[in-house]
Amino acid sequence: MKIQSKNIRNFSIIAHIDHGKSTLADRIIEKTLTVSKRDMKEQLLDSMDVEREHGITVKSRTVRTFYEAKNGHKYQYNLIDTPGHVDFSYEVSKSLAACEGVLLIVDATQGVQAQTIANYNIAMENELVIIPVVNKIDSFNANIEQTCQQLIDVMQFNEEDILYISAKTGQGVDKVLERIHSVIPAPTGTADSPLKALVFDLQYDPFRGVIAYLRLFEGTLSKDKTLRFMVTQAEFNATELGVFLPHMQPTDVLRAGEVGYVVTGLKEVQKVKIGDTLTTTTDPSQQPLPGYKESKSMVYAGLFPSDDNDKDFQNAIHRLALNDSSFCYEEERSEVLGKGFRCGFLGMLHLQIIRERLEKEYGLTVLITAPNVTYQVLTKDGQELRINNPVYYPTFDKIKTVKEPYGVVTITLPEEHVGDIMKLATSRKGIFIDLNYQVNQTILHYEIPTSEIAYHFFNQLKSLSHGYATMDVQFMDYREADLVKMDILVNYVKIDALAFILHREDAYRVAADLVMKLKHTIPRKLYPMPVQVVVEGIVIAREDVPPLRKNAAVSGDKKSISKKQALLHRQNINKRNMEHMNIQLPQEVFNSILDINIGND
Ligand SMILES: Nc1nc2c(ncn2[C@@H]2O[C@H](COP(=O)(O)OP(=O)(O)OP(=O)(O)O)[C@@H](O)[C@H]2O)c(=O)[nH]1
Repeated sequence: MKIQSKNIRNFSIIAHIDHGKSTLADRIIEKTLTVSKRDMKEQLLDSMDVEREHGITVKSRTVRTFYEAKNGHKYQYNLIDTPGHVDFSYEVSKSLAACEGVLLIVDATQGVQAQTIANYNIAMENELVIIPVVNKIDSFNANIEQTCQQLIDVMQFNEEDILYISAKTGQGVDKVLERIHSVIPAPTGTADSPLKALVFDLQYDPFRGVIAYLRLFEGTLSKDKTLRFMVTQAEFNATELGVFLPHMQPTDVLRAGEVGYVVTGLKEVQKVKIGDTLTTTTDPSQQPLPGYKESKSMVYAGLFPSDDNDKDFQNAIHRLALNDSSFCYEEERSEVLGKGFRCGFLGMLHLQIIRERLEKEYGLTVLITAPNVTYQVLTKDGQELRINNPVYYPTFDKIKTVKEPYGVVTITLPEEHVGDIMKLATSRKGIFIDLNYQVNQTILHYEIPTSEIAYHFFNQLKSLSHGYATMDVQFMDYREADLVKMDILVNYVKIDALAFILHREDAYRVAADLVMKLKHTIPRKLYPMPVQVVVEGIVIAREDVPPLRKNAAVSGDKKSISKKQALLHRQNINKRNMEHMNIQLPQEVFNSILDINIGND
């Protein structure tokens, strides 16, 4: 069905986590009869296994729907459902570059939260029309007036512009559908200009190669023309074009203003990049679109295959990175774990989701080392190093200064928990910026080292506030800090994959805690194995992993010397130094580092 571009509307649904984006997308799909009643299921767009299991959106999804408005016109609505969790905000910014407007959803039972403000700011930066929508008005706990007042006070909306809905029952959703075409502008651009299409997402299909998700800003896309990605210069002839209904539906042509996909047939994933511009070779566009800012990884960790399927592991990492441009990687080699990748993530949930995707979508089991942030090290001989792997951290005698990243943390919470949360932020070396009271909601700002946020900060925030506090982090700058590298020795052998960096003042406490944990997680051998923590050449903590069975060497039994020697021989005790690389490091060992309480709270 051909719809004139003046009747197209491209918009995203944005909100804090769990405020009802996917449920509203379901209602819109239902009301526009995009999917038959038989095929309709809850959170239809959250189709990945990890999304259904965690009940969260990880990837943005696009759907083309058609809406017959009260004014008698028929509109094409291209809707993008986005994730709400702070770790996936890069997905939100990518989606917004493909839209002219957004629906900003706020849950009336919770009010304005940290991600509501963060997403509102992203929409403002993209100069989009924002429709404020208060959701869950059917709920017993809904506080509609208060939520409305927060929208007015915190984001300066006009009271008369705010819509009230229940995405669950469908109440008020008709008004949202009407508001979309009346306030969100139609896309600009003309179908007869040279093609200019933004690649806002990518997916890999083992049979069809790379599939690019596009928003056409100018021109027309059809199968008969050779196409080119303007940044990577890769050329191809499309094997299929189509739109999302929400399943992929082939079409013959896509025009300026529309959202759709192109099957490239390209098998080398390096030839395609999210944020690139697609054009034709015969009548190319002169300038590519601005694309996206690179995402900034907050935490890094080593990922290693837990068996020998190197090739599968490598392919899986490449394909996952194609689909998730905020996940970055480079090859790494560990003495103990062999070949793997050093990977960057936007946060701890992102790390967990990547691990689960590798397991579920690619059938791989993965070993993940303890995460760390990037440090800027200035050496005494004047070198400036960026260290995202503790293995490459210079020895202390070579270091002049070290800087660590800081973030501005926005926390929203009810007034009664302010004391506890301020204590938590201070214990994580947080520097207080300000505190604002808004209609029954407190907004706190702190500057905190990102290494302190990575380790359990979010969970502790949730538990101290009984689930009410929410947070958002924006990277700020690098600042000098007194940091040390902790080397961990098992049976006198330094285990590179276990090293990590922390504040000097926390070193003794963390080391004592860590050796106790490692004592119980490192698989036992026939002989006792010392576990030591070394900082700047000094052993600051030690525990012994007990032997598997009675140890002849230390046993006080009154056995004859020859019997003792025989036992010693069987237990290979004198061989133990040669065996040093045979130490097994199951995931629990790395989890011991992850589980320790880095902050003193
Ligand atoms: N009572 C009530 N519950 C709702 C309403 N809308 C959504 N919910 C419930 O709120 C929860 C979260 O809804 P989702 O639609 O998954 O929220 P989301 O914003 O897409 O979540 P993320 O994508 O993970 O950020 C689900 O249990 C929904 O059933 C509503 O209008 N009323």
